[in-house]
Amino acid sequence: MRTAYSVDTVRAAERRLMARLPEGALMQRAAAGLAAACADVLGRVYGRRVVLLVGSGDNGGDALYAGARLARRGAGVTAVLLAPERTHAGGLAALLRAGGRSVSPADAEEVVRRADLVLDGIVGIGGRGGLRPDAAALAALVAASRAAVVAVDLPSGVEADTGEVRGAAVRADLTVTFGTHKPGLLIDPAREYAGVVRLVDIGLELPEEAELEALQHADAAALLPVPGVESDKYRRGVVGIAAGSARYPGAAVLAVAGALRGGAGAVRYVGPAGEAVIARFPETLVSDQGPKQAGRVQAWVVGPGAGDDAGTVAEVLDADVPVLVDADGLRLAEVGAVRARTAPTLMTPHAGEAAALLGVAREEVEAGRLAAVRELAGRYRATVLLKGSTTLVADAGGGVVRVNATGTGWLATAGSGDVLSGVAGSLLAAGLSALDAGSVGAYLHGLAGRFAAEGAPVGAHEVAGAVGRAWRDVVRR
Ligand SMILES: NC(=O)C1=CN([C@@H]2O[C@H](COP(=O)(O)OP(=O)(O)OC[C@H]3O[C@@H](n4cnc5c(N)ncnc54)[C@H](OP(=O)(O)O)[C@@H]3O)[C@@H](O)[C@H]2O)[C@@H](O)CC1
Ligand SMILES: [K+]
Repeated sequence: MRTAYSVDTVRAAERRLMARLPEGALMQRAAAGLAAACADVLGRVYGRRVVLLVGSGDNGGDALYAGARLARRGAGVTAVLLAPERTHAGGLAALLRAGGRSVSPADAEEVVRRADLVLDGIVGIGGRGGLRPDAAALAALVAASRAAVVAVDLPSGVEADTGEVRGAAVRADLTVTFGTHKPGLLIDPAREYAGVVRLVDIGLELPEEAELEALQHADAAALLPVPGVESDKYRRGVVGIAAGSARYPGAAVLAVAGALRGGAGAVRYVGPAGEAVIARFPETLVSDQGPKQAGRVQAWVVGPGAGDDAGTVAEVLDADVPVLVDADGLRLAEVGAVRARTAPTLMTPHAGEAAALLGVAREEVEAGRLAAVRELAGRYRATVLLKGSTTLVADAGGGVVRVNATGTGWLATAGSGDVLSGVAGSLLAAGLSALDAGSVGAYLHGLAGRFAAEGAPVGAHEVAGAVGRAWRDVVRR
């Protein structure tokens, strides 16, 4: 599991560790890891031009000590000091001793233009709000330069705890972060500013539960349902799909396509698209009754392509089994009916749908994804999966939020969400919790998208077809 901890948690762990270590030891660990990462980026250190952008806090101190190490290996190192009188004194002295030099921001343009590598030590976890004008001016110089950009701990200007970017920020090729990932490094839009993220272990002891976690292959593999020798299709779980309409039969077909690959033993379909479903997937149990009469299921998926069929949504929400609500179902589901449920509910909006439910602009959800997913989960007392390039899954009661980054931009294609609802609904029927079903579903779906697309546009039915390959990839590694 990849985990991320908030600034408060990091600071507390830092205090505990510093009390046991000699003064400055932690910063030396950070600087050593940082300098090694910079050397890897440069390939050859000797004779290369390195520019340090140095703010007035310890983030600047890290940059200065790393710069000193690079200078000792023969790099020409220049520090641009944003606040000369408040610069980390020990770091600056070390740099000067190693043969580096310092300049004022007035000279930044010239040195940044000629740099092979720029180290962004303007601000780290001590940053508040968007970058101030003098720092923003440096970020603009960095954006215009051809140098490789390495961010110290975080790209300056991004919010460590939320991934929000409320103004100018540095865009890095590599971020070298210390002790733990910070939530912002895993959530868009900040994640995009971070580039590749490299974690340097500085010995922080962190609590068991993180603020954010991202499944890796082994975690997903451990959660995927595996049929035992005693399994039959009913024990593996039956997932009911109440989706599609005369106008949108395709949504039903795609949700069923996902559900068939999600691990349930059988897929039951109810709705007006039965003929289209059975023509494509003859293994589906098609019913022409409503959800209540359709026969037992262990979980329902409701909403994809549902149009205005509020009655079916209400009927499904009334069922005493886990329910996944997607697409039109999100609009049609009564808040009170969702809150009143005792079995788990998993809602799967994209940013536009989440915005409509919250009564805010789509841009606001995209800029503050973590706040939006938590707010919705609390409001509906449900588990919420907010789709996007970094999909987030949050339970209602707070606790750890899962983030998924297996997706690809090619998944932003019509019907892709219907496939995800089928996969995740199937996992719910197989007995996974809403948090696990949502996050494992997103993991498989994202991977399937990558496999199906292979760098080119892809249709949602091809994504569904690649879920098996994603599953095999997850369990085999
Ligand atoms: N924790 C750990 O375990 C370890 C931490 N380490 C390192 O310490 C870093 C944290 O250092 P930190 O606490 O000194 O804060 P930091 O990020 O340098 O920022 C504070 C400065 O930024 C300024 N500033 C604020 N907002 C701003 C804005 N919007 N735009 C512009 N400026 C802004 C603010 O100015 P002020 O408000 O004081 O005027 C203040 O001077 C951490 O990220 C990591 O690199 C490692 O060495 C080892 C282990
Ligand atoms: K930084």
